[in-house]
Amino acid sequence: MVNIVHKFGGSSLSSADRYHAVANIVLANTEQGDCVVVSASGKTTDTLVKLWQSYQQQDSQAVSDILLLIDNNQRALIEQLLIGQNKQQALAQLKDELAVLNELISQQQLLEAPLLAHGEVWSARLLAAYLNQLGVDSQDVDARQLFTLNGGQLLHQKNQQQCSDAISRTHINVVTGFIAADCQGNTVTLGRNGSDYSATLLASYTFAKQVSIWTDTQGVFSTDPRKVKNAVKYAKVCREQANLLARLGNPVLHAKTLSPLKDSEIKLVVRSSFDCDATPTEVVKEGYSKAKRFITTLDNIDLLRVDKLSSGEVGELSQLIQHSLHHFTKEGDTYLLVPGQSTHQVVSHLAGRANIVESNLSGCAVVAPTADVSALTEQATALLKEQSIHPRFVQQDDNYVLILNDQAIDSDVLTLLHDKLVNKGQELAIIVAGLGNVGEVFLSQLQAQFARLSAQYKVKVVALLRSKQMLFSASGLNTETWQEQWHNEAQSYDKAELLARINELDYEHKVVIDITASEAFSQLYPDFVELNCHLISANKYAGTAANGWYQNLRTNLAERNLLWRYNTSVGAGLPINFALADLQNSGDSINRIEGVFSGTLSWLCSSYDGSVPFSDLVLQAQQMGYTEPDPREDLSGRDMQRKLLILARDLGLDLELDDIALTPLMPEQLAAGSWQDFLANKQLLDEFMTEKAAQAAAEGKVVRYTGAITLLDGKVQAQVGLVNVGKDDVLASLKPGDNIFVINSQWYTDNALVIQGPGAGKEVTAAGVHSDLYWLVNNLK
Ligand SMILES: NC(=O)C1=CN([C@@H]2O[C@H](COP(=O)(O)OP(=O)(O)OC[C@H]3O[C@@H](n4cnc5c(N)ncnc54)[C@H](O)[C@@H]3O)[C@@H](O)[C@H]2O)C=CC1
Ligand SMILES: N[C@@H](CC=O)C(=O)O
Repeated sequence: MVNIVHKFGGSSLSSADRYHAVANIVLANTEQGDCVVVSASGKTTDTLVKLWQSYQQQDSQAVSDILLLIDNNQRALIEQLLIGQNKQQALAQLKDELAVLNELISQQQLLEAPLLAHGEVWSARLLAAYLNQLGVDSQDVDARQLFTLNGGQLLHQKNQQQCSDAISRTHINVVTGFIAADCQGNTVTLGRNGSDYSATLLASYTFAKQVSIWTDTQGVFSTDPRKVKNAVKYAKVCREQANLLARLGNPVLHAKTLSPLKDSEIKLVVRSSFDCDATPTEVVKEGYSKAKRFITTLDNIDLLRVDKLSSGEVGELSQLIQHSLHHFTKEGDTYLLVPGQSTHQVVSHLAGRANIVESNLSGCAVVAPTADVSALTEQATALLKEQSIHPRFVQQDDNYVLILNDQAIDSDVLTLLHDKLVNKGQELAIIVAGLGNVGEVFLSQLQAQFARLSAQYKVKVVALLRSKQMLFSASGLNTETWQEQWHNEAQSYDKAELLARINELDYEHKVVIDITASEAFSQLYPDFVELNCHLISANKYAGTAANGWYQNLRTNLAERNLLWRYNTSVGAGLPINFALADLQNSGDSINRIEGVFSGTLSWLCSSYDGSVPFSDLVLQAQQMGYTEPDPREDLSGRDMQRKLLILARDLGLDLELDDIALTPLMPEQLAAGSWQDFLANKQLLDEFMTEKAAQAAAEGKVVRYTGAITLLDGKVQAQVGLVNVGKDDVLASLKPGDNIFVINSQWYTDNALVIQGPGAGKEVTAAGVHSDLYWLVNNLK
């Protein structure tokens, strides 16, 4: 059994460099016994078609010019790719074949199909030879030995046997696309896009697990990405929709290509040979992917009304004109959509049964889930009318609406339609990790946010995670009753299972919202990015990880157009990240940020007057949900150090955590050991604070915990620690729990820009996470 059948089109093999790229893909993605189906390289088939036309017109000058061009192109490829004996042998073989062609031309015995077959034969032979030269055991296989047709019908049993005989289990089989043989052994072709069809046929005859169509687009998009910048690439499309799209103008897959896969388990993926890392589109069986929204455009279309048209006849006509055809019934009449250039052929084939109802129409089709079609029909016709495009013919069916008119849909109108009809229907899956102080409030606030978020996308919470258990529902959880569901259905999970479940999610966008305080969870971010998840973090660990790891994460996010928001990791709900980004985007340069960046330390220092032991206040702060799970993360200054590093990196500085000097607000002995150990020795903390407060009081001052980063003459200085401030200092009268950010910049020199307000607390922090989510939803592409 073959594992995978790969198929490379002409553009993937258009130059020696492209052959190198294809060979690398083969090396990385194939096993012995796999098949690689190839088209003719670059424009070779077009050139061979021109040769055939010139031959028929008896234009001998054109014939010899074209032969020379073919000779030059093929030679150049051989010379750039092969060496030594291999090269000599390939050049000699090419010379012989061109001599035979010349001979056939001069004897007026040239035939079209065997002439066109040369393109694929040359590609297969060259790629196999090149792979052998690279040390990969490969053989080229002429598909005329594999596929036999009788009167245009494939002989399935015979073909299955021929494939089993000719496909080697110990080599990579490089197979010619597009061509087959009739029962007499004459060459026949499989028509336009025949190589894709060859690949799916071969997969069905060899019981392959997968067909990979490597092409010059990255997969199946919601609309033509060359015309609409924010066209969405879908990770999964079901076969029924792919088939409908093929008939309604989407050129990525043709109905014929999909036909051999009907009723099989074979997986079909469409991926880019120019960008192998891009996530492919998987075309899956019904029920394995939800229906999506698409818009296709059609040009130069004739609408025919046909008497008694059977589906079998539509297949024959498609074969005749080498184009996927769409037909439908409206008010008892059967209609056929035909490309203008083929109307004559179709009308004469139907011998008096076809009338042209409308000719030279353009338009669009919106393919969508059944439940959406009526509303989309109304919206689409209204939008087109606003653009002065008046529909001449509208056909609404269960899963699409076709709107035909006189004017072509240009890319501006298509972009408008796409924004209003496709983008609005997209879904965002939310994975919430961390259901502690902030996480629970986030979920309770979410209910009120749904309407606002849904103005852009359909938003669903699909997973809730605690450190050991998760609740996962791909179709969405009820966020009002999640506690009860958690109680009954939450299950233990591991990393592999979590990633596998996220990978299976069939949503246009996914976001992981990290409201844990877990370093281990933050280390999964690269895996989430790999699975095309956006990120929102209240957790500070990723933002303060080693700089190399952090920069890598940022690069990977950018490469995939993924967003990362972490507004609450500094200043809870205060808009500090927005302010810094805004200043920098407006051309300002920031040279100092100082202040108090810890809600816990602000509350502790401002509340402490000696009447209550300091350690009791720490426990109160913990109770109020201000502290980190282990409050020593706050007392050590580490939490504030992390916040300063996040700010520094937002200013574009490549700092590490330890580049920020730190003095803790607790004695060193308390740092080690468990939280219980800390509690057992808490009087050490009380003594420490009593002493610090007494020293400050002796100077007429109070104790505060502050941080600052200064950029001066290209040098950076950053520290967090204890300071004694005068009683009339703004920091002395800071409200307990408030943070303050004092920003000095080129524009805010004498009078600093000050942002002040609660820097911790579950409500404000959860609201800050919502602010990030709302921003994200409005900035998704
Ligand atoms: N509490 C506050 O005022 C603020 C908190 N933050 C940050 O928000 C995050 C959450 O804070 P809190 O809710 O106060 O903490 P918390 O300790 O109350 O809740 C953390 C939750 O994360 C879960 N968790 C831990 N490890 C996990 C893992 N590996 N996978 C999934 N879940 C895991 C825990 O089970 C717990 O439900 C922290 O990173 C904190 O620094 C940020 C700004 C303010
Ligand atoms: N423990 C932190 C919570 C917010 O990041 C703080 O007190 O500031």
